[in-house]
Amino acid sequence: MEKLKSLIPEDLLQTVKSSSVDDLLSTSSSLLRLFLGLPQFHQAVSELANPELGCCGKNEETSLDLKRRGNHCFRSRDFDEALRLYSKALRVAPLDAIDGDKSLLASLFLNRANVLHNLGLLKESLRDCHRALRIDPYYAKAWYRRGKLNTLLGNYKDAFRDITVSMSLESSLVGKKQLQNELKAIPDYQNNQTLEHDEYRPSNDAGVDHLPSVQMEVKLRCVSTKEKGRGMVSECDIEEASVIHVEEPFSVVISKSCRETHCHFCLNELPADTVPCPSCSIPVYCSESCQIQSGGMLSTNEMDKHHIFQKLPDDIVEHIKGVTSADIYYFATDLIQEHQHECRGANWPAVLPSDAVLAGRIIMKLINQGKAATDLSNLQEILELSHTYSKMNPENKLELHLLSIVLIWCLSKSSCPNLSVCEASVTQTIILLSQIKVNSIAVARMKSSGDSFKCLPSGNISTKEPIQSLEQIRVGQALYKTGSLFNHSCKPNIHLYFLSRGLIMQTTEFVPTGCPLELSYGPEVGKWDCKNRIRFLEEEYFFHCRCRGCAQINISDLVINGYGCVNTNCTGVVLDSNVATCESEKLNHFFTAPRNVDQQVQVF
Ligand SMILES: C[S@@+](CC[C@H](N)C(=O)[O-])C[C@H]1O[C@@H](n2cnc3c(N)ncnc32)[C@H](O)[C@@H]1O
Repeated sequence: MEKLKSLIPEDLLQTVKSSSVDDLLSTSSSLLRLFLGLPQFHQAVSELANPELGCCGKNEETSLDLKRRGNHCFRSRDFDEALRLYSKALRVAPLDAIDGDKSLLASLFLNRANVLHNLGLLKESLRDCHRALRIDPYYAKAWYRRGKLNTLLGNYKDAFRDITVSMSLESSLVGKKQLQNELKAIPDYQNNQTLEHDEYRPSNDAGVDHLPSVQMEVKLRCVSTKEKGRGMVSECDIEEASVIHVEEPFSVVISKSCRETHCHFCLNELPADTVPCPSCSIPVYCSESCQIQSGGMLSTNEMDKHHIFQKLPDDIVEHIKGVTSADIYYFATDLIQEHQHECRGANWPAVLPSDAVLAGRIIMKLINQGKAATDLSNLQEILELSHTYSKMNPENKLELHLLSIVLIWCLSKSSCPNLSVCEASVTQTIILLSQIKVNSIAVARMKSSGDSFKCLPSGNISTKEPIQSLEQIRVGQALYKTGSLFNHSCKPNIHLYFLSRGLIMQTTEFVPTGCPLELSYGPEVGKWDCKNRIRFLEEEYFFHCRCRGCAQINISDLVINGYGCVNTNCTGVVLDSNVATCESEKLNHFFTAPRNVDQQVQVF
């Protein structure tokens, strides 16, 4: 971006930096005309948009090298390092690469299964055997490993069938004899009633939490006020700790710092047996289900094209189909795969900031749904989100212009040739980016995972646990369409937490009918003084706070930065002059503000 900034003449730079929302068509047009005529611009963006020049695609040579290094670590019993290397190799292995007479991917999954087995991670190891067999149903060693694992896990019926399949694929007599002995070593499975199904077959929603439901009696509506714009209010009395709103995101993107530790779809912590993206080397998922929901279907194997399994008993053939079929992951969904347009190996999704990647996902979702015009001219109408472009600082305005031009260019060149690169699409993207700034929500998780504690991005803990014992991380950024209608209060009466990607809002106190339902965007009375709360909200969200916490005198605002009196019997404090000024401004506003603010009711 710095390189692009340096190409802009000073007068245009100043016009862009001081632009209001009404100037955007003209500033976008001038910048676009300038950049499209500059070879430096074309060079910079082609490095971002061209998959041939990118480093996010698959690479067979790198994968083979990582596999060799993984094998070396495995032999020297450095299982942690072998696990890391095999997972890395899986990420860059092309779907169709062959190593010897086997699919590279299948052999990497089986090698990783061996490592996981040695690390005592049996379920994870079993899942990797499954993955190897889904790619190559004739992989005798994978059936054998699966049988061993099922024996250890007490799934004797499955273990018997796995080793029977392995034996049918084994050509040498010695090998068959050994497998026969393995079969004999499986405890008598026929008497075991609990082994009717394979307990560890992955399910559709592996890793994804189910959202709770909103209490039936809770009713909310959207109202509009002059001071805060739209906001949500209760239409009935709501008890403390009631779930008032649950929502799946319109779009989400993982934080850059969590790309190696959390699932790129559900944002939960990654297990040891990560699932790579089949077409590029960036995302990793906790399960096939998350991978498909994010990036689309996996390729399917052609089951028993050589009729090798024909002679086996029916129940064994059914077992083979059950294990190797990919049907379990395919389910009807109207979800638009939000990674699909990024999945071409081009660099831009890895390089651009999260805000821009999220904007790209929103644009592509609306285009794929057939809602957005190819010049994006109806974007604002569809999204109906508030924005504060005109209040942003000059540097932010310039940044949004550059990001929009680069994003529109990259999307049109790498995945959406219909998208027109013009002043209308750039203007709408600038507005979208400014909407994301004030309306997107940081998705947070407790660092230790387990999700036993939930919290706000600002650090408001939803359980009664002491704050100091918990550490939270921002795992993603999401846009929730209704969630973004909740205004801020420094004295909030609701808090939010997340299950996977889902947002849940809950009251923290009794809320009477007609009362605004407001959460904290960060600052709260008692934790920050009034001056700092106001400054934070102006800098981060570009509004002057008009909440109940800032409209009244709070003892904590007075004492939080005050000095105690030296006399231990005196409860008085000495105030900093800034605090005194802020409090007197607040008093002035309190006395001059109109008593009855008109509320316009909107249908929600
Ligand atoms: C996430 S949106 C909330 C919904 C918004 N009011 C609307 O009409 O779409 C955040 C914006 O609401 C307004 N807002 C939220 N809380 C506010 C508060 N306490 N005081 C003043 N404005 C507030 C600001 O304009 C802020 O940029």
